[in-house]
Amino acid sequence: MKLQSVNAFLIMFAGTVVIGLFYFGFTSPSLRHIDQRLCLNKTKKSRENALLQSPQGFIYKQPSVVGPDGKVGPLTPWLAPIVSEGSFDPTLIDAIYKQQNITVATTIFALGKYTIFLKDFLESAEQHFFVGFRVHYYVFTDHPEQVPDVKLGEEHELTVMTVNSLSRWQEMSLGRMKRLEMLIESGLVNDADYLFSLDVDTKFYGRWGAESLGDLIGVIHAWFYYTPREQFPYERRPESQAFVPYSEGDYYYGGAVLGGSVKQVYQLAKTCREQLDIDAAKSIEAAWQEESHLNKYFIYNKPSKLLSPEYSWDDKRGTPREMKMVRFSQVPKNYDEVRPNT
Ligand SMILES: CC(=O)N[C@H]1[C@@H](OP(=O)(O)OP(=O)(O)OC[C@H]2O[C@@H](n3ccc(=O)[nH]c3=O)[C@H](O)[C@@H]2O)O[C@H](CO)[C@H](O)[C@@H]1O
Ligand SMILES: [Mn+2]
Repeated sequence: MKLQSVNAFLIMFAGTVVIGLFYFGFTSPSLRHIDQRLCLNKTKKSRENALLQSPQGFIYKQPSVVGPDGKVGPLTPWLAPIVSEGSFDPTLIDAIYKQQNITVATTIFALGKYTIFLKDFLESAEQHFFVGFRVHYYVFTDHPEQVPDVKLGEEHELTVMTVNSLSRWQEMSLGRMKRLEMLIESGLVNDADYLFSLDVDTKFYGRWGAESLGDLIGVIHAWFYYTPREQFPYERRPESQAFVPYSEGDYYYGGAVLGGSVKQVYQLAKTCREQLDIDAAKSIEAAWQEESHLNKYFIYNKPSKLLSPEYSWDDKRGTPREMKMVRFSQVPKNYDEVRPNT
C-alpha cells in the first residue's frame, strides 16, 4: 500500500515535470528563439538550394507560349511566371522592390566593332532600364577609349572593364560566360542583389523594371515561340556538352538576356563555362555557341521567372498581335561590317 502510493506520487511528479517542460518550451522567449532560429536555418538552407532542377530524359508535353486566347500564357508548367504587358502592375512591383533598396548590376560586352552599339544601348537604358533604382553597368571592351560619355541618372554607375581583343566573333560571344564567372568571383559585384547580362547590339523601347527580377531569369527567343521543340536550333550532336535530344526542351531561350540573383547567375555562368571548356578541348563549337549551352542549362535548371519576347525582340520582326509592346530589341546590323570574320 505504501509502495503503491510512492509510485503514484512519482508518476504524478514526473507527469507534472513533463507538462511543465512542454509549457516552458512553448512560452519561454529564449527557447522559442532557439526554436525559431533552428527553423529559419532549415528554411534558409532549402531556399539556397532552391534551383528548380528537373531530371534528364524526363518526357512531357511541350508548353505553348501563346494560349488559345492569342495571349502570352501567364505561367510555365512548373509554375514560373512569364512576364508580359498586362501581367503585372509596374508601380506596385517597383514600390515593393524599392523598399528592399536593391542594386542591379548589368554586364555588356562590346568588343571589336561592337562599341558602335554602346551609345544607343546606354542612352535608351537610361530612359527605360530600372529607372529610379541603383544600377551598375559593367562594360567589357578591348577599346576603352570608345566607350561613349553618356550622362547617367542618379545612383547609376558605369565601370569599364578592359579585356584583350579576340579575332573571331564566336569567341567574343563564347567568352561572356567566363567573364561573368570571373567578375562574380572577383567580388566586384558583391554590392549587387541581381545581375543581368545583355547583348549590346540592342536598344530599349519600353519599360524594363522590377517585374524582371527573380532567382534565375531567361528570355523566350523572339523567333522560336511557335516552333515545335524538335525544330529548336539546339545543339544536336551528342559529342557536344550542349546536346539536347529531340524529345526534350520547353522553350527556346535567347542568349541576349540572362539574369537572376548573383548566386544563381554564378552557378549558371560557371556550369556553362565548364561545358564550353570541355567542348573546346574536343574542338567542338555548339551550334549557337553559349546560347546552346544556356538552353541546355535551362532545361535541367528551370528559370524561376521567364521574360516574354517583349524583353528580347528583333527590329527585323515587326510586331504580331500577341506582342502588346516591345521593350528591348536587337537592332539591325550588317554582319560583314561589325564582325571580324564570317
Ligand atoms: C537575340 C539573341 O538571342 N542573340 C544571340 C545570337 O546571335 P546575335 O547575332 O545576336 O549575336 P551577336 O553578334 O549580337 O553576339 C552576341 C554579343 O556578343 C558580343 N560581341 C559579339 C561579337 C563581336 O565581335 N563583339 C562583341 O562584343 C556583343 O555583346 C553581342 O551583343 O547568338 C549569339 C551566340 O552566337 C548570342 O547568344 C546572342 O545573344
Ligand atoms: Mn545580338
